[in-house]
Amino acid sequence: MSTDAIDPSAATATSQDVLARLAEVIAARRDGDPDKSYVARLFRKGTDSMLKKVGEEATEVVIAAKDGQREQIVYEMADLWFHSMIVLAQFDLTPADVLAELQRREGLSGLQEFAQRSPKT
Ligand SMILES: N=c1c2ncn([C@@H]3O[C@H](COP(=O)(O)OP(=O)(O)OP(=O)(O)O)[C@@H](O)[C@H]3O)c2ncn1[C@@H]1O[C@H](COP(=O)(O)O)[C@@H](O)[C@H]1O
Repeated sequence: MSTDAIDPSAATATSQDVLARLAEVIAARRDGDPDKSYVARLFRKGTDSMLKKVGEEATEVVIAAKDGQREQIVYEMADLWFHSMIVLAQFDLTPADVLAELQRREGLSGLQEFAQRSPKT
């Protein structure tokens, strides 16, 4: 995958569909041939390998951001989202579940929510 350019116009109203389509591809490949599919290979390796990849990709996002490399941040974040979606699928969850949770939080201040669940003693 190239890191040459970031094209903001590529992010359209169908961006959400990209996640849904990728989730479908992951579901279709998870029981496939590990020699032909990276997704199948990860499912064959199991949860610990998936979680290791998420940790690695998160670290790569941190390094890219510390260096202020905007294109690299996008590239590494895409890796992180992809591997996070593998973990979701492992637990029979979908991006729609995460988006629903984000939607539930809309309009609720993070500080207000934190105060509600962490009363000062
Ligand atoms: N979006 C992705 C995607 N993002 C990253 N990767 C792969 O994730 C792997 C890990 O990336 P790294 O750069 O961390 O790997 P590495 O450092 O080179 O190697 P390791 O340290 O992991 O050994 C690479 O092989 C990437 O190609 C992806 N592999 C697949 N997809 C999607 O999944 C679909 C199905 O893929 P297959 O299952 O391979 O057909 C594809 O069509 C894509 O849409």
